[in-house]
Amino acid sequence: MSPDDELTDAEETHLRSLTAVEAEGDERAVEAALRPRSLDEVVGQVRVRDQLGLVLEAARQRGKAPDHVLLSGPPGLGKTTLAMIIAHEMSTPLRLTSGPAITHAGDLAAILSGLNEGEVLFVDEIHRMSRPAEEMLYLAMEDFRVDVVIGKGPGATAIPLEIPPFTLVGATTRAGLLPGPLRDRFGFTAHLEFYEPADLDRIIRRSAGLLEVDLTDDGSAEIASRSRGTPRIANRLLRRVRDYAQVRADGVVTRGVSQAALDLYEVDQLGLDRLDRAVLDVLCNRFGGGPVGVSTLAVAVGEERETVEEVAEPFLVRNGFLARTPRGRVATPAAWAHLGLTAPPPEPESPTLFED
Ligand SMILES: Nc1ncnc2c1ncn2[C@@H]1O[C@H](COP(=O)(O)OP(=O)(O)OP(=O)(O)O)[C@@H](O)[C@H]1O
Ligand SMILES: [Mg+2]
Repeated sequence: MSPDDELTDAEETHLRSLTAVEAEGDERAVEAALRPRSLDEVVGQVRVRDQLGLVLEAARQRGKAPDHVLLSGPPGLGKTTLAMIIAHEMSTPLRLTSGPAITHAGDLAAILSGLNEGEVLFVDEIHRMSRPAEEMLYLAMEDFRVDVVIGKGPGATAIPLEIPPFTLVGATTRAGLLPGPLRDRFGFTAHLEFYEPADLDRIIRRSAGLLEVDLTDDGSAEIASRSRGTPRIANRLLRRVRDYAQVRADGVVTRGVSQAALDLYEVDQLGLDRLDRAVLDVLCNRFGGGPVGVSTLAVAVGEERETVEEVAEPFLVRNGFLARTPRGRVATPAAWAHLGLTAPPPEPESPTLFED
C-alpha cells in the first residue's frame, strides 16, 4: 500500500460503520457508504469535475446559490453522488425528490415553499415529472416564485408565492426527453460519460480499502475491465468476487479468482451482462442483424422498452456493438464476432438502370 492509499481517521470510522452495515446485508446502504462525499474524492469525469468545481467556487465567492444543474447519463455513473456532493460543497442540506413522486403540481408547490435560502433541491428522474408540475418548475427556477391556484374554473385565482433562491439539481438518464424550456433553464449541464478502465480500477481499489477486501493489482484490473464502464457495477462486482474469494478460494481477489467469479455471474470479458447479450443475441439470431425497432427488441428479450433503451443500449452503442439507424437497431460486425457468429453478406447493391 502506498501512503496515499492509507486510511485516514475519518475513513476508519466510516469503515467501521460500513462493516456494521455489511453485516445487515443491506447492499443499498453499502452503495451509499461507498459514495465519494466531496468533489476531490470523485474519480474520473475530469471535465465535469473541473466545470462543476468552478461553478460552485464562483457561487461560494459571491455568497449566492449556484445556478441550476442538470446531470444526465446512463444509470450508475454518479448523478445522485454528484447531487449530494453539490450540497456538501455548498455546506447546505439536500432535499431529495423524484419526478414520478411529484404527481400533482401541488406536491411540488409544497416542496418548493418549504425550501430555505440556498438549499439544494434534487429531483431525480426529472424527465418523468407531470406536465403541470413541470410548468410550475419553470417559474420557480427562473423567478423564484410559484403561482398557487385557488379554486376551480372561471373563478380560480393564482396567488403568487415567493420562494427563497435555491439550486435545482435535476438528474435524468434521458436528456433527450426533457422539454426544451426545462433544459434551457439549467445554467449548467453535465453529461456523464462511461468510465475508462483506469478510473474504474481506482474506484475498485478505493472500495476494496473501505470494505477490507484483499485485492491484487491484476485482480482489480480484471474487475475494472468487466465493469461496463460503470462505477456502480464495479462496486457490485467487487462484492460478488469477494464472496467468491471467501467461499471458494483463500480470500484474496486475484485475477484468476475474478475471472472465475465473473464467469460464474455471467459477466463476459468485455463486461456484457445477460441483458446486453440477450439483446445482441435476439438481434442477430432472430432478426438477421436488424434493422429492428427497439420496442420489438424489448418484447423479444422480455424487458421493458425503457430498460433496453436506458440500460443496455447506451453501452452497446458506445462500444460499437449496436447502431441506431432511422429504420431501427442494427448489429455491427463486432456484435456478430462477439457472439461467435458469421455476419450475413451485405445485401447486394440494387442494380443500376443504365449499364454501359
Ligand atoms: N466518480 C465516481 N467516483 C467514485 N465512485 C463513484 C463515482 N460515481 C459513482 N460512484 C459510485 O457508484 C455508485 C452509483 O452512483 P450513483 O448512485 O451516483 O449513480 P446514478 O448516476 O445516480 O445512477 P441512477 O441513474 O441509477 O440513479 C455510488 O454508490 C458510488 O459509490
Ligand atoms: Mg441516482
